[in-house]
Amino acid sequence: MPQSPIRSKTGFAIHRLTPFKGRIALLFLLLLTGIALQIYSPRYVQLFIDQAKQGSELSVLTTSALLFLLLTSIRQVVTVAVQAMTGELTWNVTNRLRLELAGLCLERDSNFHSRHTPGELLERIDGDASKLNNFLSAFILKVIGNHLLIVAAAAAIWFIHPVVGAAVTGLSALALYVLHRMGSYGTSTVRRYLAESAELLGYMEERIAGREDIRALNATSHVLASYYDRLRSLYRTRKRTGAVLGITLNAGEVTLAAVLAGTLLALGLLSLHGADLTIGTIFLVYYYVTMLLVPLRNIVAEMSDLQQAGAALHRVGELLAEGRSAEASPSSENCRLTGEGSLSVRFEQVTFGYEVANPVIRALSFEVPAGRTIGIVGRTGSGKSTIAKLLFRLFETQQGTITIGGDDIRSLDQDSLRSRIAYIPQSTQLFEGTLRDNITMFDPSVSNDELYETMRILHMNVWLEHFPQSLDKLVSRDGQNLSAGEAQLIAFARAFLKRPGIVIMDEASSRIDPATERTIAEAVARLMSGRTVLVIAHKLDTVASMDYMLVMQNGTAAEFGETRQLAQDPSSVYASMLRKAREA
Ligand SMILES: Nc1ncnc2c1ncn2[C@@H]1O[C@H](COP(=O)(O)OP(=O)(O)OP(=O)(O)O)[C@@H](O)[C@H]1O
Repeated sequence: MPQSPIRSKTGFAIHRLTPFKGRIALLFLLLLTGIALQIYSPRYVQLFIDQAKQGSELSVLTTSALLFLLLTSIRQVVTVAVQAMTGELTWNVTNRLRLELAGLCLERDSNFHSRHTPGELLERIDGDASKLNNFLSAFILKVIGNHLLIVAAAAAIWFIHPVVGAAVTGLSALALYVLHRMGSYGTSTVRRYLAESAELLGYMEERIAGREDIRALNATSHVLASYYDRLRSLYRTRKRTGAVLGITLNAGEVTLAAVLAGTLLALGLLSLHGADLTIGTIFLVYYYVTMLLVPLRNIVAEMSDLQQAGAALHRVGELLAEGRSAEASPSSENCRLTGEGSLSVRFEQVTFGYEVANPVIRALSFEVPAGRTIGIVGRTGSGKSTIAKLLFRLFETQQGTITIGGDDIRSLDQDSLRSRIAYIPQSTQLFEGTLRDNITMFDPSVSNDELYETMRILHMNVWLEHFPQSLDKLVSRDGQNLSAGEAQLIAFARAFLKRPGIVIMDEASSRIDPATERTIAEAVARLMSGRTVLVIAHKLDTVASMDYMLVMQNGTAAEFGETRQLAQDPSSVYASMLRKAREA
């Protein structure tokens, strides 16, 4: 059975608000003070009316009126304070949630990211968190505040006249029940709408990122046509959502009208039967009934926000749960890799597929002792880069074991594993920031001296002289103002700074021109020196000097052995590849 958007989210709100106990206690004190003032102040109006009817002196009447004004003014101040405190509290809570979601998105493996586009994740981190911000403010100010006010107003009426109180309480309870039930039906429709709109964002984000290829392939019109289809579908969902919201609000309004009519009827009947009610008392009951209608109407008005927040909360919950299930893999053992030396690498009967049913690595075994080098060659799509991704634990193996330094990588703390491996991919991702930020990956603890020394070793100081701002040169988003080769140089510098135990170079020099490649050859040699190195390459001469050679074929090791021995054995696959390369 669907749950009310208010009731089902109470647990979430309480969990998120717990760290702010002190501020919440103060907020509640203020909230209760405001409600007490709101309930108590009209008694002076009742007093005023009854005193006036009895012909009391002007000074008595003035005192009642002034006391009413004083209490009302204090209540206004309290209301402003409650609103300000609620705003600050909800921003604190939702910013924490944003951080949690952003951290989760940055940490999750590529499987997670193949299920969610960056656009969709952005919508979830920011869009859904903003809706939750609205929800939490609404929860405190409107839901808790209004429910408390309803209870207080109903209790005040009970106190004045139990029969009217009973009628008002019964009708209010009915109104609240109807509102909560209607809200629960709206949430699932809104959830569908939010999911579709996040998908649409993801679709366009991907197309804008690939705009150059789309233009080059003359595919702009297809992309726009598909975008239009998706917009139409979103519009249809929006219309359905609108209809559900409309029905919800109308049901709310009808229930409110019933509350008012029922109360007035009860008062009329009581007057007819000669109940002992003064004009002041009738005014007071009428005042409380109208006061009770305000929070009920507020709840109706907030229903749309609550439905959106309910849907957003459901989606955030799904994302957090997805993150938690990934964390629950054997990695949580948290054994740290220590020391600075090089580390051995061993694959033992490893099988892996991006889709489980379709393995791209099959029963692969090879071993590289610490401080030695291996070349990994093979045709396009044979699984070379996947080996690097598995070693780095961007994906989990389905069978077999990968050990580094003798430890199963699944038993290692991910941070320490990744801090000991430097991976230089085929293309380097750059970020908006300075050259320094891009080399240090925004780590302010790296000193200028260390950076300049790295640049000198890599012979990047000559390249750096082209920029008057030196390391403060601004890199634009995605590194658009740098060439692919320059981006690759930055990747080498990043690897140097890491002082890794294992270096993986995946076609690392493929984007550097031969002259630059020669210039940094010595630096690359220094990076490799004393470290375990895996070099993935298409060109055989790139890996000819490696100690070991792994020839990949359709996800399996067609051959693995010492490079020199394989080169000298005319029957080996590697020797035949060398012959073909020479003939070509
Ligand atoms: N993220 C991914 N999701 C699904 N399939 C993938 C993914 N990455 C690679 N593949 C598939 O896995 C297989 C091996 O890919 P891999 O990138 O390891 O090959 P490779 O030998 O490095 O190729 P290349 O020499 O072209 O870089 C290919 O069939 C590829 O289509």
